Amino acid sequence: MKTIIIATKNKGKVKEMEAAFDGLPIIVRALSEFGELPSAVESGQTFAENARIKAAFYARLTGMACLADDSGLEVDVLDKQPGIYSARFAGTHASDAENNNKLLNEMKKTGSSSSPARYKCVLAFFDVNGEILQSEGTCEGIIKIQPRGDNGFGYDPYFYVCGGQKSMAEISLAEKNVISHRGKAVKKMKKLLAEYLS
Ligand SMILES: O=P(O)(O)OP(=O)(O)OP(=O)(O)OC[C@H]1O[C@@H](n2cnc3c(O)ncnc32)[C@H](O)[C@@H]1O
Ligand SMILES: [Mg+2]
Repeated sequence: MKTIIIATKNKGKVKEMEAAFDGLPIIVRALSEFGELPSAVESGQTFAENARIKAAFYARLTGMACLADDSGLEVDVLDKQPGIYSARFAGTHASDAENNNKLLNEMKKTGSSSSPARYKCVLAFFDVNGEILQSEGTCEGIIKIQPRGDNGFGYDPYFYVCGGQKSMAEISLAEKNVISHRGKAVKKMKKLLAEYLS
């Protein structure tokens, strides 16, 4: 059995990924088990760069194989913002509520009450021997300025799927994992890890 750390400080991501590798010869551990660790500096220009930076950073800190996620929201009427800055849209340590307020204000400035948008996710696995595996996923949707639902995290109450019928915060965790950017990236990563560990 190989131990892999889900190397994220985002509890929402942990919840979505903790059962993802069931069936593989893997023991999944959370970064929070290692106490208060410093945060990786997300200095990359792409989701992929930042995912690799985080995976390598936490693998070095813990001495164990790490799987990191870098993800975000691209809104077409906002010229694909907030993108890689999704977690810090309203400032360095912004909360989900502050980022959502900023999203609403920026949408209002454009005069649009909705816009095509997508979530993107890149997963990077970094083993202590230097092996890197990477996968990605995209989920198309619509940003609407009326929030709905309490599930999920981040921008989910404003991100509508199912042809605009339901927000990502109105569907269950299991349903989100089937259609989400992260769910798709996880499915691909599971295949890569199965091959790598065979
Ligand atoms: O870097 P780590 O520690 O993994 O945690 P983080 O929250 O800072 O993660 P990112 O740097 O990858 O920023 C991603 C942001 O994009 C948004 N986001 C990503 N996936 C999302 C999802 O499934 N639902 C809602 N918002 C999401 C949300 O605001 C996240 O904070
Ligand atoms: Mg981050």
